[in-house]
Order: sequence, then structure tokens, then C-alpha cells
Amino acid sequence: MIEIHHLTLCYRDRAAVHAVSGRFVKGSHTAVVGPNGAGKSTLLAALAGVKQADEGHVHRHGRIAYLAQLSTLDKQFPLTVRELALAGTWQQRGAWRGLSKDDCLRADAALERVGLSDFIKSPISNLSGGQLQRARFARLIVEDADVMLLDEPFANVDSATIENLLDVQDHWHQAGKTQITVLHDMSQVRAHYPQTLLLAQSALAWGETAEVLTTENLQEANRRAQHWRNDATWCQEC
Ligand SMILES: Nc1ncnc2c1ncn2[C@@H]1O[C@H](COP(=O)(O)OP(=O)(O)OP(=O)(O)O)[C@@H](O)[C@H]1O
Repeated sequence: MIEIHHLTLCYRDRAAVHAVSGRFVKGSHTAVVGPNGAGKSTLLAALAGVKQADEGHVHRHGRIAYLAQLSTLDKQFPLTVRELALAGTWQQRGAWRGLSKDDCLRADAALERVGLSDFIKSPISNLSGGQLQRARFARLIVEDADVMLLDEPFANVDSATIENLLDVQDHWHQAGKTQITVLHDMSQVRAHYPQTLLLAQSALAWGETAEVLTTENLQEANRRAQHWRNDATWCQEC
């Protein structure tokens, strides 16, 4: 579970996220949506503990795994596909315990789950963007955390891969994990995510997906986006 209280996140004198309060309850499966620049990635980074709150606070309960947005730099790391999946053991293993045979078996099973068995020994630089995203999901499967934070996990991924990764998310949902996923595809959100947080710097609506994704709410989010694109600095308190 994650609770946030009056959370404000700034870059210099500008608030990217403003005064958001609420709770991602245990086992909830929430999409975070909103226009470009709405603060979705910033919020997820704060939930993960990567970005510090400028005001308010975040309470985390349980172990957290974070899939940041895929960057082209990720492929430059000198890792094999299995080593990337094994990075998911680090939180539980700590820095000092070596890898066990069980760790390797879990990593290989996760790679099989996402259809990458044939690439286990390949360097990640050999993977396509979609294959790399599958390997990063395998890392999360191995990590087996209580709370999963995923930032645009399906960007630049083909429809077969999306189906495979949505299936992994459905499985996590059935297993009672808390999931918070940044997405842009509203039909995907309506079909697969029971809860939605509609963000437009502040939380415009947060609850059952059908009640949040109304035409009025989406129009209001877009209206606010016009406002912050045309109006540079509005948060003087940071
Ligand atoms: N490192 C940074 N330094 C300064 N400003 C930033 C930084 N990262 C994000 N911002 C600004 O914060 C605001 C929110 O950005 P953020 O990436 O959280 O939005 P988003 O909703 O994830 O957008 P998108 O849908 O385009 O990915 C934007 O105005 C952005 O320009």
C-alpha cells in the first residue's frame, strides 16, 4: 500500500505535481493518466523514492519495484539478458550474498514467462526495444515486490508483446500485488485497470475507472494542459 499526503513535487520554481492526497490500497490496480506534462512520471518517481517531496509526504508499505521509462541508454549497459533479470534478486539478496542456483532458476523461469528463453545468454544490446521491455518485466517478476510501479511499460511495444505483458499484470493482480501504471491508451485502461488516477498537476479525479474517465474530466484535463503550457511559472511556494 502507498499513501500520499498533500504531495507537491517541484523542478526549480515550478510544481510538476501539486497537493495530491490519496491512497493506493493493497491489491489495487491503478492506471495513472493525464496529458503530456501532467506530472505522471514525476509522481511515480516520488512513489518509488527516487524524487523527494517538496511538500507533503509518501508512506510506503511493503517492498517496491519500479520500472522507469525505457531509455535508449538502458541498452548500453554491459549485461546479459539473464543478468538483467537477476538484478531483480538484489533487493532481497542484499549486496553481500552471492547468487544461488535458485536465483538463476527464477530468472530463467521469468524470462521464459515473457518469451525470451532463446536470448538468456545474449547481451541486452542485441535486443529490440520490445524485447528489452520484456527482459525488464522479467526483472520485475524476479523481484516479486509487494508494490509494482510501471511508467509507460507499453511504449513502443507491439500488440503481441502488450498482450503478454498485460497477462503478467493480470497475474500480479490475482496474486494481490498493488500496481500503479502510467499509461496513455484509454481503451487499454478501460479494459484492464479497475482504478484510475487522472492527473493534471493536481489530481483531477481518482477512483473507479468508469467514473474517472468521463468526457467532462478528460476535457478538463486537456483544458488545464493548455493553461500550464501557456503560463510558465504558477507555483510560487516551492
Ligand atoms: N528533470 C526535470 N527538470 C525540470 N523539469 C522537469 C524535469 N522532469 C520533468 N519536468 C517537468 O515537469 C513536468 C511534468 O513532467 P512529467 O515527465 O512528470 O510529466 P508526464 O505526465 O509524465 O508527461 P508525459 O506524458 O509527456 O510523459 C513537465 O512540465 C516537465 O517539463
